[in-house]
Amino acid sequence: MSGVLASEYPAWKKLQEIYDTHRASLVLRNLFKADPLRFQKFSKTYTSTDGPDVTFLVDYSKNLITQPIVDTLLELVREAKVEEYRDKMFSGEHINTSEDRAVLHVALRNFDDFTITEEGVDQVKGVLEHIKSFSEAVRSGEWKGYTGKPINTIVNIGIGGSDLGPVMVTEALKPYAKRDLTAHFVSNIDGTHLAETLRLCDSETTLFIIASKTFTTQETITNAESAREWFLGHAKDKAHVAKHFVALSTNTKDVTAFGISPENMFQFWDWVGGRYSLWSAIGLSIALVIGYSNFEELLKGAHGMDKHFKEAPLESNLPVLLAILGVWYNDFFGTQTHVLLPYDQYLHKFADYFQQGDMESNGKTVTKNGDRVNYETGPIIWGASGTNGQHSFYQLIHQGTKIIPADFLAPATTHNPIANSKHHRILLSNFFAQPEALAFGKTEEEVRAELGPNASEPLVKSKVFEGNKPSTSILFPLLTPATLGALVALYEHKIFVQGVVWGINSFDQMGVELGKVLAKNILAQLGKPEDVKGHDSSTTGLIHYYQKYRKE
Ligand SMILES: O=P(O)(O)OC[C@H]1O[C@@H](O)[C@H](O)[C@@H](O)[C@@H]1O
Repeated sequence: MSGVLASEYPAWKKLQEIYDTHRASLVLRNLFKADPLRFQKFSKTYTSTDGPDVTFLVDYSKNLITQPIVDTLLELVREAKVEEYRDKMFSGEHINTSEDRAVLHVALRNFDDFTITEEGVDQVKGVLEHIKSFSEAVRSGEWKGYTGKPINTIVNIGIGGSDLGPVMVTEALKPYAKRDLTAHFVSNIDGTHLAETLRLCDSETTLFIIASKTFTTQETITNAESAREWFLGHAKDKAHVAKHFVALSTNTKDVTAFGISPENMFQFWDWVGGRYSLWSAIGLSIALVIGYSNFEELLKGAHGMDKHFKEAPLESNLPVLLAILGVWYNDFFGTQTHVLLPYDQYLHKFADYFQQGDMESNGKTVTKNGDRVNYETGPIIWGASGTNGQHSFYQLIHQGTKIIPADFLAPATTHNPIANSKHHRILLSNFFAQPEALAFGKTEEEVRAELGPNASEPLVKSKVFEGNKPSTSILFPLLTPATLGALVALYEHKIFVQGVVWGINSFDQMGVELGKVLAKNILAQLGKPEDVKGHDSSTTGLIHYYQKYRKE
């Protein structure tokens, strides 16, 4: 980094001036009235130039922007040297400075297109072949369990990036799934998660996939050990573990010590961040569920977006455009959160996935140089699939005191056109209506005209929608593996751009460490009240209360 805080860039200062002088005039009703071409100006169609056909429309016209604002935000992107940092990422420079690592999830879906030289990149193809042959053997029934039966259940044991990506993608691409292969995902250290899952498993036909980049994560290793104990309780002979346990990891030593042989280990590398790892060996459960060729389509769809991000001019670069909208709201309007609203039941884990993707990447307070920022960094990401949210939290988005920038996503057609697509038409009518209602609201005059002269003042006021709530809409033809790949890569690169603008390291996650260390210390003190030492009175009180009920 140049050592400059984002707030010191000339464009940042200009944006602050624009905000201070023009905030009041940023009224979507007026902006749309004044410019009949606003939609054409502030919407873009993405069409892949590489790999499988992917296309989608991004309409960002319902945002509180004008062309000069977009231009100034792009100036900020240039001043922050986003293009330079993007090229550094693609060339394998160690932009994860605190851990001295390259950031190369793009190399996992590259298929010999860009030249990337970093140790391990030349092994990507081999691991993909391993995923292909293994997933085909399991799916075809050629891979047999210890009693000679084929596998019909997989249990992915992992947490964070070793769980959320596979969960989100296998849910999103269910229409492509092998329906007679059941997939479970166990992440929580709470024994309930594993116990309830094992109740659904038959040891003879279950494959456990131990997914952990480090292979030291307490939750995953504990769950894996308990799963192995359960398995051996049935199978009796340790030799059978080889048929029922595989590992996805960078840590060969600990995988071997666990008892998984190297040929059942799927390798990846330290330049794959956990929250960017679904494209790596961590995607094995995805390949098992949807088949290798669909997994490859997912990767290729993402690669198409990588190409767009790498090559498209900033003015039409979609990750850059989404990123600057976020910076505009987060840093100048002071919005705290960003909501992801996919109108697609299959995407019901999309917001959960990007909670880690965004918040673990950009939830930082110091720049790469160690300076404390004097502006907001990553937003709080949340969301749920439509239309469910409409019947719970949308009230606050429409009429609450906060501005919550929203992304609406929807497929134009559905995999489930039941009742002659009636459901889908209703779903989409909501997808179109909500951003419209948010943007344009309902004025007092409109409410009065509707309620008539006898309506009470409080009733009139309660029915007014101030409107002017910003949103972006993304519409794609159908949720295919390649489209999903492109959408995920779109958001990944958006997060990257924002991290560069804010001058932070989006690729470490030091903030998760302290709690882990304290928990380890407390675990050793849980036995007796007199062992509880070195804590504040609150923590001590809580542990003492627990100890009254502790069993065994
Ligand atoms: O894959 P591993 O090494 O078990 O790590 C799982 C998760 O562990 C968490 O502690 C990290 O914050 C995540 O980034 C990571 O994805």
